[in-house]
Amino acid sequence: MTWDRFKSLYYTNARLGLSLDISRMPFPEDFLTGMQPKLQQAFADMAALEGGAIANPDEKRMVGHYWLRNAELAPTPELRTAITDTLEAIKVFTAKVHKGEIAAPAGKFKEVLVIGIGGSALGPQLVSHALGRIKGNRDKLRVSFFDNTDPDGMDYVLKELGSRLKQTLVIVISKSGGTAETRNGMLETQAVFKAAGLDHAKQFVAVTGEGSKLDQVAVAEGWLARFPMWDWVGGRTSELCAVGLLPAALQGIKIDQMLAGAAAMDEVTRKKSLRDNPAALLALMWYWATDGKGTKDMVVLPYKDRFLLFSRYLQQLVMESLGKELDLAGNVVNQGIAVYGNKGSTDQHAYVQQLREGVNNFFVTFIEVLKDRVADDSMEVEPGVTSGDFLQGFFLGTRDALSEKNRHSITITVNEVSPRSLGQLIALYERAVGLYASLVGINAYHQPGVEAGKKAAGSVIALKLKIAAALQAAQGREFTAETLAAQLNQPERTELIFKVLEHLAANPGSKVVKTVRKPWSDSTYAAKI
Ligand SMILES: O=P(O)(O)OC[C@H]1O[C@H](O)[C@H](O)[C@@H](O)[C@@H]1O
Repeated sequence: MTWDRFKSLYYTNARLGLSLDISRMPFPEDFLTGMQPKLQQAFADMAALEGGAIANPDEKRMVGHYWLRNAELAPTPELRTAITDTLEAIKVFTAKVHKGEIAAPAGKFKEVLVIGIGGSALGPQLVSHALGRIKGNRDKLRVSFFDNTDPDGMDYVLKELGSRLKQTLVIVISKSGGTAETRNGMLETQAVFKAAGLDHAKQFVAVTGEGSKLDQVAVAEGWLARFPMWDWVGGRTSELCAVGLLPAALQGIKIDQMLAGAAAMDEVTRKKSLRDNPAALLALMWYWATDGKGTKDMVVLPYKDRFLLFSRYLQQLVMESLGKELDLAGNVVNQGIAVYGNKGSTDQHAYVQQLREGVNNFFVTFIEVLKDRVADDSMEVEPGVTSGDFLQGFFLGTRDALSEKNRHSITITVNEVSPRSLGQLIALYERAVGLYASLVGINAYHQPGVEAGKKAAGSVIALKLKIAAALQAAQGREFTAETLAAQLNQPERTELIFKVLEHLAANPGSKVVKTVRKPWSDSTYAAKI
């Protein structure tokens, strides 16, 4: 790890306020040049994508997230207008909410509840956490989230909102408009509004594809507003369309600066010369570290509390984009790179032990933020030393400790946490993921593997209904999982039936009672009558 190697490989861009250090990835000298042909092809694929090609062939869709921060790039005037009009509509709506010109019947909106999942929650959550109360400013509205169909999770958030529910703006976000978890969160919230005597339509907003199920509900019920989500923006790259911009703007975050940061990064990551393109450098490092096959995991360690959710956000962006069974030619490749991490130095007191001494199946990406806090000065926690000095000390120390043990790392340094720097980081990783996908020949923009679990869940729900009906019809007769499976003529699903029965018996509302017997598999279940 010589200074010379560092000097020769360090990428730094004063205009962006961002640097990238790949010197602790000990790739051989000829690696970068050897990758040039593949990289140039990746650039060509990227240029075609930005030009409006069908870059997502399976779904026959364009991939347009780069247009969101520079509408001029969109391939048709209609798309350009859609982007600029939506941005304007978000700003107008937000300004009116802030002024109280758009308000709940009970008064000014004070809270925002975002209901969404996956790409319709992770970006908004990252941004809300990273940029809330920034520079000491108070948020204009407080934002909370439903990002699951966990009833207790919803109760927790609703309890927090308490009587402020009457001044809560609810944003239901779903690109497809048919995601079950989001629909359930919406229905539960509507029920709570109803119970409180509130008209939900006056406080609900939808962000969804035009004509989707959610859109139809919003239209039929006359919701307060609707914002579009387009088929050419993927869920995991939707932070900079209405999905992410609307909640962020309402919170009081400067969305123009996020967009400007992303646009500036986009410009840089379009450069065809590798040394001037941090996304290309990143993608090549992933390729080298993982043999282009995902053989090592990506540990993302930001040394900044506000970036805590970045690794969670990247988990979807990287793993849903790159985790693919087939390549573009249809060969089975089982690609992907696993991503995990929280933040330093906190993680040093958790799993860094294994990183240093355990199985060497990862590479780390450190994210360093130079500016410690809003105030210029910090108190000294030891003579001449601040808490921020310690944060940097732990980062540099851990990095060295890992290097010593042949654990490789990349470091990204930004000047500060700001809408601009976060916009840049999002754009940097979006581009790196796209380039990497080309390097390994896969479609980064579909997610065929997600459907199997959804379908299976649907069949479990259908089974649950059959089980409940069978118990009811039997009027209190006791069944074991096995006898019920026989009764339903589905012996091959006995395990599933057992799991559903256990869940029913644990929830008194289902009116199923369990009698514990020995062995446990002789326990019985019956409808309570
Ligand atoms: O926005 P939605 O259509 O509700 O989708 C939410 C999420 O669910 C899906 O299962 C996809 O795998 C994700 O890419 C998506 O972000």
